[in-house]
Amino acid sequence: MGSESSLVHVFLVSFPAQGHVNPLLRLGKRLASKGLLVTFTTPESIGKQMRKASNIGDQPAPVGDGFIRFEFFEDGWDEDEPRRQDLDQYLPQLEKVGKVIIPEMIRKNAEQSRPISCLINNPFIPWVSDVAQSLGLPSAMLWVQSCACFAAYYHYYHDLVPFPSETAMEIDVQLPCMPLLKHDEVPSFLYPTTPYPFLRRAILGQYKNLDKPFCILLDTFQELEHEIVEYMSKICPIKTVGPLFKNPRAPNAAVKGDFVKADYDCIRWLDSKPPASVVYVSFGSVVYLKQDQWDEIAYGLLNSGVNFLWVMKPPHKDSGYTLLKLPEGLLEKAGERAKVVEWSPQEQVLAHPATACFVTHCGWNSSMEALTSGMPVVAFPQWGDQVTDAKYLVDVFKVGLRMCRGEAEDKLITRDVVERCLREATVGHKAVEMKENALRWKTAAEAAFVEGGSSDRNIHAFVDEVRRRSVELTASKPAAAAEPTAEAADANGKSDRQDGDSQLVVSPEKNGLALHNHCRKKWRIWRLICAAS
Ligand SMILES: O=c1ccn([C@@H]2O[C@H](COP(=O)(O)OP(=O)(O)O)[C@@H](O)[C@H]2O)c(=O)[nH]1
Ligand SMILES: O=C(/C=C/c1ccccc1)O[C@@H]1O[C@H](CO)[C@@H](O)[C@H](O)[C@H]1O
Repeated sequence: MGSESSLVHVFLVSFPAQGHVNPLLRLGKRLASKGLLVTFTTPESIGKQMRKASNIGDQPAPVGDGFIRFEFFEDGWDEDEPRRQDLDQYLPQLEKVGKVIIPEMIRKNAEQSRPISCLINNPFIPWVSDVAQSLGLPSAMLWVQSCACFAAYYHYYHDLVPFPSETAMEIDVQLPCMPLLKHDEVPSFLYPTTPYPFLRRAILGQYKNLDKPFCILLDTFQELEHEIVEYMSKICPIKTVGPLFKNPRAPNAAVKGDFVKADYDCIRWLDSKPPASVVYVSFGSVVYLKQDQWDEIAYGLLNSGVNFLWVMKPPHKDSGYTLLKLPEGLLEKAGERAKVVEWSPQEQVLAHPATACFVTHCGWNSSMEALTSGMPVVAFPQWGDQVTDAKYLVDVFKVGLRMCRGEAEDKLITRDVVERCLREATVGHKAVEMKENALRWKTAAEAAFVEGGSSDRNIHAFVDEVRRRSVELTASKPAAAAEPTAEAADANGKSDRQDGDSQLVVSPEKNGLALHNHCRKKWRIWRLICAAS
């Protein structure tokens, strides 16, 4: 392991949502384990919660051959600002502030002998690649959903195939190398009637900048989505690097990004249960059901006779949702059969032998975690990618059964249906078949992430490319940085890419690049001195 400041340094910028932070932080740990210095950043509003819930310290944490460290930034709004819940207001604010503050953070790191060689962002904050370009730095993007969803949004954005529209609401959608998607299996933000147009705007925002990152990393694996991965890799520079939540070389479980402290009591409770006897129920960090649906699920769980572990997180104070309650007396009736927590250590729950199946909203992180843990699912998708993930989990990966088709259907799933689904998922031939398939995916996922597997090779190639570009950055002359070419100047402050491959940059942000080079030279001298002594 090198000393922290002698390592190639990558800077990860995350949108502040749990489903975004988790995969980017996991990528960070994976890159660190391969010998990079990783700095992870997101707004302080979330940083504060992460520090409290996840023991994040001030010192760089060693992970494998490298280190990960955290720097949070102020997004310019008060801590309790309710507008953070409104993406149409929050995303422009984040962009306005981020475009100033991220370059400052990068400059500071260079001054402190930690020059940055690459920026990586996740969706909703595509401007990070503009920042990278303006500083003459390479950038990459981590897509945090499936490759199928990446392809669906891509085809929608470029208007390549017909999607449901106001005049043809219920058309099926045929995308290349994908199964036919019924109108309600397409990512629901693309429905003309979506109540979340701001999430459609947020997600499609990434596509206008898709030519900027030199690489698009996907938290999936080649063998899981091979046809669509192959197809999309001819169009975009994608690399599958999932499942990111497994880090075979350096798990460093101490570095976590939970916003809420996980309740480990539920692991002790699981320890007390027989193998494959517990249904785990969680709808992730954003989805919030209505009270009448909650009641039906509660009675379905009670009547099915299964043990159940249920995550009931309180809603965000500014979300407009009211606290969901369990029907009076239900927990007393369930007794030792039930455990309710506000937030679980989901990775451990899914890996626990007592857990039989997972009732999930089918967010992509939960879907990947279930597949990789060999855990069958009962799909209860609501919106966005979840409806497409449910289609894949049930019909393509064959690890689950469907309890609902999504929020757009506006249908109450009754306690009888819940009970029937839970029985089917836990006993009988369907349950056995789903478990066998899930275990096959677990094996395939392991083969992808172990040393030499498809995802490991892709991470390795990515790290090599970051290192190569870092050397190029160092080799480019500070003099060039001080004198932008006419072409670069004409590009109005944009960097001047010489060709698709090399990125000898003439940046208008001369101080940033000059500092980068100055510091890297200092290191090389310092490393020579260390080697000699
Ligand atoms: O009680 C819980 C519920 C969720 N998660 C984690 O939160 C993330 C949720 O991401 P996902 O994409 O599944 O859903 P989202 O919350 O983004 O809708 C996953 O990594 C889960 O493991 C967790 O640790 N404990
Ligand atoms: O993380 C989100 C949405 C966050 C949000 C929405 C509105 C206002 C502030 C924040 O969505 C989840 O993202 C996951 C990764 O893209 C996805 O797989 C889940 O299905 C979404 O629920």
